[in-house]
Amino acid sequence: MTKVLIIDDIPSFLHEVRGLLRNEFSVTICQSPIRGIRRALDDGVDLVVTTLVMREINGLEVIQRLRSRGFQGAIVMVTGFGDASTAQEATRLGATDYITRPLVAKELSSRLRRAIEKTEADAHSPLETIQEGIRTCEPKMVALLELAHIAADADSRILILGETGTGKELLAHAIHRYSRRSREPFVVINCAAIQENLLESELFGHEQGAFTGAIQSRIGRFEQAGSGTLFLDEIGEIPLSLQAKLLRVLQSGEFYRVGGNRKLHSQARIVAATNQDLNKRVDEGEFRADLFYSLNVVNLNLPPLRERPSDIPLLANFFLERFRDKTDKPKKFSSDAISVLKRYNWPGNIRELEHLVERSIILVQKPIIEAADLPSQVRAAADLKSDFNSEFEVDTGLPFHIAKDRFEQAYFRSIVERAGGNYSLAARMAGIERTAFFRKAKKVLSTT
Ligand SMILES: Nc1ncnc2c1ncn2[C@@H]1O[C@H](COP(=O)(O)OP(=O)(O)OP(=O)(O)O)[C@@H](O)[C@H]1O
Repeated sequence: MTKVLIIDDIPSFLHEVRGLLRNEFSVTICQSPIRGIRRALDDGVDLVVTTLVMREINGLEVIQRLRSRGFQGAIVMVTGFGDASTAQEATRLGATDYITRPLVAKELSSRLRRAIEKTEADAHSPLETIQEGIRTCEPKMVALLELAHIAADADSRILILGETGTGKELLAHAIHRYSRRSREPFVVINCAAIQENLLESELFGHEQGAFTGAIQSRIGRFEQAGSGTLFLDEIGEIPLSLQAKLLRVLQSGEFYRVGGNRKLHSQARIVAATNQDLNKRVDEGEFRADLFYSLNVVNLNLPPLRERPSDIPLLANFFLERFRDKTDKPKKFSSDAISVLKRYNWPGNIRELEHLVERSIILVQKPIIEAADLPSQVRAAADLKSDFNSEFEVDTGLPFHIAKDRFEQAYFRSIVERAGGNYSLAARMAGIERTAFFRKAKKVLSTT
């Protein structure tokens, strides 16, 4: 039965509507819009009916929050105070329909049924843009998403490149959703997270008794994916011994379960991702060139967050909105805080920003998150960047090797100072592995 959730803070209205609908739908009611939003997202609700005027937050905000958190069902707004501009605003924010009171049982249920049908039809019609769910306002990202959209539709193999946390998996999932295979499974395997000797069986499955511990036969990710999409994350980590087997599936679709002799066929589309320089791995003999070419039909290179400065406030506010419910407090970043965030260099990219926002929501007990509330290493690295930019002059009158030495000395001196002499913190701020940082700092600073 279709699940309908009604949100309003007036109990008599909730009971009235429930009475009108209960024969046709499975109806739940909620007096708090904030709790209602959570319930709609968690309980697989098909349709939300919300009123406009409520004390906690109004109906327009309910619609906006539901849509920004990915609610896919229908939303119908009911009001007695409606005018054309409210209806327009509700639709712009993602409402499926808008009904004014008084409510008549027959009309109400037929409008709700139509809203559900419309939502289902929209879900199955070709989607307009792959960008939905991937927030960006950077022109180079928009161009990349346009290319991803074309490639998704063309069913070609795709290799996604990008540093950790830049959104490779999110993009792979979007490609699947916007492809003709969207109704089939989307299966992920992280090649770096699985021990080398287990990876083959994870990918291709195994037969009973194939190795010690193989008590029963099991299908692998290729079989799980069927005609859907198989996302091979961290493909650069796949051992050479398995690369030939993977290449064979890519070329002929054929594979065997470990310990099996029945030839199986894969129809899955492959999307792979890595944060490594695969060209370099090929040159070093660590990655097969033929496998690389086979995966790299379309290449999507996600830029790091520090190269997408205008996405920083956009994403910070997006995550604020997403996490805000946890405490229900209105919060925003001050402009100074945003300017610190924009100067920081984000080695962990969008994932790091997401965690910073979540932490700020929990720890900052005020409506506005100020620069001083941000983690010290973020503030320190951001300060360093502004000081350093103004303090370091490029002198093209010097030979390159001398200019480079001077730059390194100034950089290491400045960053160690900024970290209060704490080399581990300085290494983190510089985005250099600790031991490598110690070694380099010792060498550079001993020559000053
Ligand atoms: N453009 C974006 N808009 C909104 N959220 C994003 C965006 N890009 C990434 N994220 C979020 O950032 C987090 C990290 O993204 P994701 O896991 O896709 O990165 P990744 O590149 O696959 O990371 P890794 O290399 O570590 O596997 C996720 O929570 C994701 O939803």
